[in-house]
Amino acid sequence: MARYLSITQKIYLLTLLLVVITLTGSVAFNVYYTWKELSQREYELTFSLSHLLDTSLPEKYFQIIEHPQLENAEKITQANQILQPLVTQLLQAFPGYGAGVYSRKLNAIVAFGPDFNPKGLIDIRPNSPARAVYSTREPLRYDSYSQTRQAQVLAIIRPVIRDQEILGHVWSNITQKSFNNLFYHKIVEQLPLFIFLCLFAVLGSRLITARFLNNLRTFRDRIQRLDLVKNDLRQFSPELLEIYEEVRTSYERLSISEARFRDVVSAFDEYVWEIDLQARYTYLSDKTRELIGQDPSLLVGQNIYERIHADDIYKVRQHIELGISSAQGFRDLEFRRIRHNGQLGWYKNSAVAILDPNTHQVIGLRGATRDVTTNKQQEAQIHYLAYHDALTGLSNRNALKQELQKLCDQQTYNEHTFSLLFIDIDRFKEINDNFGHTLGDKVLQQMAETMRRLLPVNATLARLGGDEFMALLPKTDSNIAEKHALILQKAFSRPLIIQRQRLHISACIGIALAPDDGESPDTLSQSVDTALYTAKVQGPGQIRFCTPQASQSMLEQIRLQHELFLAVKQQQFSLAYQPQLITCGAYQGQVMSMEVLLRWQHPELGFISPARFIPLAEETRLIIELGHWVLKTSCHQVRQWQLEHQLDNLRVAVNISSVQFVREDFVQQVADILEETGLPASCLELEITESVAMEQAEQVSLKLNELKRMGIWLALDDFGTGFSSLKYLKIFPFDILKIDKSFVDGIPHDQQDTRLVEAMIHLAQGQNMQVVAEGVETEEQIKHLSQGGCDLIQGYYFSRPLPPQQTLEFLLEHQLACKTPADNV
Ligand SMILES: Nc1nc2c(ncn2[C@@H]2O[C@@H]3COP(=O)(O)O[C@H]4[C@@H](O)[C@H](n5cnc6c(=O)[nH]c(N)nc65)O[C@@H]4COP(=O)(O)O[C@H]3[C@H]2O)c(=O)[nH]1
Repeated sequence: MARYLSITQKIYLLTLLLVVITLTGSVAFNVYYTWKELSQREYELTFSLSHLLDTSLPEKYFQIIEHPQLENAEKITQANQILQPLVTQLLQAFPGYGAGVYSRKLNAIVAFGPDFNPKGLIDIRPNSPARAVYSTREPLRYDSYSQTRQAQVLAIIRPVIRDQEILGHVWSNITQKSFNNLFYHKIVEQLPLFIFLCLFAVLGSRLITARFLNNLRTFRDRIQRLDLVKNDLRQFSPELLEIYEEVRTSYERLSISEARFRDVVSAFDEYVWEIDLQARYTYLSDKTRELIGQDPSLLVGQNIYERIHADDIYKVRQHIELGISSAQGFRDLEFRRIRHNGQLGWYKNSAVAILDPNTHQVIGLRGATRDVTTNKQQEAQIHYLAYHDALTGLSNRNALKQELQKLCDQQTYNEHTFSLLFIDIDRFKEINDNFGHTLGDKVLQQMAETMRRLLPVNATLARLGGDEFMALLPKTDSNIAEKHALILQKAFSRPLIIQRQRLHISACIGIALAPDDGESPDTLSQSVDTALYTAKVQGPGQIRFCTPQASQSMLEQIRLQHELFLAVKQQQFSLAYQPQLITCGAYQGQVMSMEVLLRWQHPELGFISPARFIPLAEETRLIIELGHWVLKTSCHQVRQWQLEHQLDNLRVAVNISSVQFVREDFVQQVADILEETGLPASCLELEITESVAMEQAEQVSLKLNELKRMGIWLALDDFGTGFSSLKYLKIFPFDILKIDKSFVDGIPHDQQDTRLVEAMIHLAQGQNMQVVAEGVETEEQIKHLSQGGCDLIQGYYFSRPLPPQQTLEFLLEHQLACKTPADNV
């Protein structure tokens, strides 16, 4: 219980106890002393009384006793008559006392009081202790039973000695009861004094205690203020001085340590807090104001869970409870807290348990909290960047991969299927290169927005890079997947108007379904690749599922790629030449030039069209080697014919792929070949498609100008099929414009094509360029083209591409026109 009392209560109780002990002691002592004093007084009185009685015994008494003639009985009667009044008188002066006279000679008590009874004149008992006085001759004191008073008495027995003879004895006594009464009255008389003393002691102790406590309080206050000087302490005590010195030293140490702690706390980016077992703040450092925008003193007493984001409360509660129960605290607990200004902040917390120094029980937690909002935002930003495409804001390849993996893992195929749509914009490269990357980006953004708007909300739409998009549609079968693809296709068919340009964009879509086309991300990706590939092969704006046939053609493609490598190694290629004839004028019908075309005769697969393998060769960059071979072989061949058959001005047109052209050493390669083969530059024509021209216009321009300076003819191939043919005519130094077969095909029945071709010829003439129409198959076409002013005709009508020997024969049959780039037709 003592543990539950305050120090003040303890001091009160102790003082009271001391008072009670003191009082009890003093009362006991007083009682004892009173009793002792009383018994001494009674002894003295009794002694005096017996002495008085002894000395008062008259001479006559002794005469009676010694009277020779008197009978003993008569002696007793007469002695009594003499002594009894004496005894009675004496006892009246000493109320409460008894006294008596015993004659030894008469062997009788001859007088006694206070209650004399004549019948009581009796012998003294043989065993009475009073008889002892005869042998000691001294007064005796004893406490015994009195024969005469029939009670317990305190008595003095005194021998009556006359002439050395012991004649008997006298006694005086007081009954025990009378003594007790006297004692009792004495005590009662002292009672007011006792009470007074008690009150005085209690009040005194109360005053002393109060003064002591007051001093203690003053001492404490002054210790707290540490403004005591040694002189002050004299009024307390040396012990207190010692305590004070210790306290002051400790306090100074504590102050230094606290200042250090405060400095550390304010130097770090954390605010420090303490909570009790009910998770209420008991302390918060000043930094709290800065980090959560609230006055720390207002937070003390508040529950830590207040203002924590609802989603995080459970986690925080778990950490705090476990931290307390395990006495281990916790580390790196992150939660969101609503700041005073209403904004949400992220905070990272670590805490240790606070132990009671005496019981070593956990009484709370002490922790530090750091504002990690910026880190979290950066993390979120990094996460966003890691999983989103910066241009369109759609998911990126990583995010799609994860989502695909998730769906594959969750898949219960009997219940759900999902589909993958692979969307690839047709001829996006041309748009991009033609109108610039800014517009290209806008196209991608608008297409992305269209898809995001049209696809279901649970779909994951990602941009994989470039113009490739992929959509993951959960819980869709083939019908639904196709429906979504058609919706997208329809939306794409509407022209896009960007930067005042009206663009007709289409996209191919490949579809793969899980689990039919694959059960893992890899197999599904392969399937949807195949589906898209099949769609692409079919032409722009196509939608295709992944079918066994599609897979087959993909496989074929892969095999072809392999075969192409072998073919280059084993030199399975040859060249064919297709003549270009003059349409009008003096040289009409004569060969002006020849386009060299690559031929691949596979030992098993037979003839493989360049339209099939050239894109593959470009993809694998084998075209660099192949193209070099074509250029060198054809230059060599033509130079041979020139020398052997005086075909001095025979010109050869070589197709140049963009992969070849962009190489830094391309111009040098051409120069080397010309030098090696001896073919004059004026007998070489390089056919370059728009796609070549579109790459880095400045460098292209530099290269073209250099080639042109060398005297090489430059032809813009497939004119009209791209987006910006016209622009290229203006900015690049082309000598020849080749009208694509797709326009020639329409002559003369398709009015639009016919007009377009006429316009192209007109345009080329305006630029002082030769015009070559390719793919000419009919006389009607020739008629129209020659009437329109087309300079050269190439096509089956005159000749298919021919192997070298037949080409030579054709050349020798048709007279060769002698022209140079300088004097154009
Ligand atoms: N139906 C029809 N076709 C006609 C007619 N006249 C010519 N052709 C075909 O049209 C193509 C003309 O070549 P291109 O436009 O440069 O188109 C070429 C060219 O872009 C590319 N190519 C061919 N050889 C090479 C080469 O050595 N290097 C590069 N980079 N590409 C080449 O392959 C494409 C296809 O070449 P080919 O299959 O040889 O097809 C040739 C030729 O055989 C006609 O009246 N009717």
